Amino acid sequence: MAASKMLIPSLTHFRPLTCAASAAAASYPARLVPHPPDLVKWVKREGGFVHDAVKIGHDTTFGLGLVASGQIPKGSDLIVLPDHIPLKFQSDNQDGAADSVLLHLSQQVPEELWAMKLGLRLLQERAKVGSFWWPYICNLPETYSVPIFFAGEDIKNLQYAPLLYQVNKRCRFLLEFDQEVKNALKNLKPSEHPFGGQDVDASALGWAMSAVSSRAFRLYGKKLPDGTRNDIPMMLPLIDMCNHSFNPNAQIVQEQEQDAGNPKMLIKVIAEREIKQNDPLLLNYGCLSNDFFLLDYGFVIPSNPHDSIELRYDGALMDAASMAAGVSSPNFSSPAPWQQQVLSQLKLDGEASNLKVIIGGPELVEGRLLAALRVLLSTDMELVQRSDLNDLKSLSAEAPLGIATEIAAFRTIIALCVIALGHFPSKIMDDESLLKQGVSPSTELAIQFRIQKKSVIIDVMRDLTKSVKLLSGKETATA
Ligand SMILES: C[S@@+](CC[C@H](N)C(=O)[O-])C[C@H]1O[C@@H](n2cnc3c(N)ncnc32)[C@H](O)[C@@H]1O
Repeated sequence: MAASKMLIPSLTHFRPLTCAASAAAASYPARLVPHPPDLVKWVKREGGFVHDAVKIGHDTTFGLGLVASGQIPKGSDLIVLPDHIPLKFQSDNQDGAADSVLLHLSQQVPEELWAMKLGLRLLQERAKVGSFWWPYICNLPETYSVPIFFAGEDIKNLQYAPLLYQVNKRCRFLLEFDQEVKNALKNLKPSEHPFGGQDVDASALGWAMSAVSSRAFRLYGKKLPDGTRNDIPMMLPLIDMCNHSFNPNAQIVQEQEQDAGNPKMLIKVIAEREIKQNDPLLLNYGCLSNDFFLLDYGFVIPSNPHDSIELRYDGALMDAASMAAGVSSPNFSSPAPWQQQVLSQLKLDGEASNLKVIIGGPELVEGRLLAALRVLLSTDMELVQRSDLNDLKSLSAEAPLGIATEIAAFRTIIALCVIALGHFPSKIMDDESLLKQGVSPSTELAIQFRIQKKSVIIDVMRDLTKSVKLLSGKETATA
């Protein structure tokens, strides 16, 4: 939290490479220059193809987007980019001292923040007079609605500890990296300076990291000597004007260019189904939780089927939940050796353990948590030892350790949900009335995020309550 507070003041003054404080969910984020050149024309001039019916349009909620000005048949090529148009960290025409400074800096970026690595390259091209990519770069948004640019109060407004942790981690990284960059740029000759002699601060780094995380795609790179290809992030001019949907009408494909002499990759967007006039062209950015959508893209998807909440598997917490659910003397804190053995297999005990478990999302309850509850609430050692671990982890395997154990396990999860809901300082009703009163765009985004998290928990409770009712009916019938 403190780190993000420290980041905020650096966003308020203008510098050529900095990012102004975000207008968050504003409908039309301003571009780097007031009247940027036409990207469609630029892509065509540089040897790319753009379908005649593909236009850049304004969308009231998603900013700019691509839209069909006429009907487009299924399977049509919508955009084709030759290999030299995407912006990658390593390009063919790179050399010299400035690039070795950039490489040195990029090596200090942790793998999980890969967007910062490509962001350094983006900043280099942004600063370079006459950059090949300038017509693309000046079309990029000036601000981003990702939480690293939220005021401290709005970071708190997210109310969800795992996301607060990620936001603070990113802010801390940016502030520390700012210092590393400053040290690396000190006393460089102009020919060695990767940013044309310009200062780069945490806010410029944050702008670049957000531009990349919200727009880059991970696609196949060049063929390696062993014939395989690795995944590399790249920025795809014009293609990155497509907004996201889980029900997309377009998709990205990579194809080898026909020219046999020097085969290069073409990156295409094709129509996955027939597209009607005025339809937006939509890609699926990935089956991600709202944590990733907010952190990397700066938006939240209502009723996102891939959203979930994270809990820590902890014996005392499980005991508390079980007791709250009316289970008599649960022994999560002191499991029997045969139960402990299963916990180790599930990596919920022992040295190589991973105690992070997930509720919600397509699985509803993470298999490891479900299996642990079933086993710890069972008294039948032989039945547990005879059971297949995959069945124990599966929600569709019906009551593998008996109906009474299944009901106790589901009730415990419902109680865990109640405890998790209690960790949010506000109720959905309070959140909704705050939204009605009107708040700033970043407060709105933070409140929407926490409403969705609470809804995930409530949906899991609703589904499991239904299952408990069904199981109770069966239990009575067999009694
Ligand atoms: C790859 S860019 C798409 C083009 C972008 N709309 C623009 O104005 O440049 C991704 C950004 O578009 C917006 N966006 C895309 N899909 C969205 C969606 N389903 N809901 C809300 N915002 C979306 C978000 O701001 C996101 O960071």
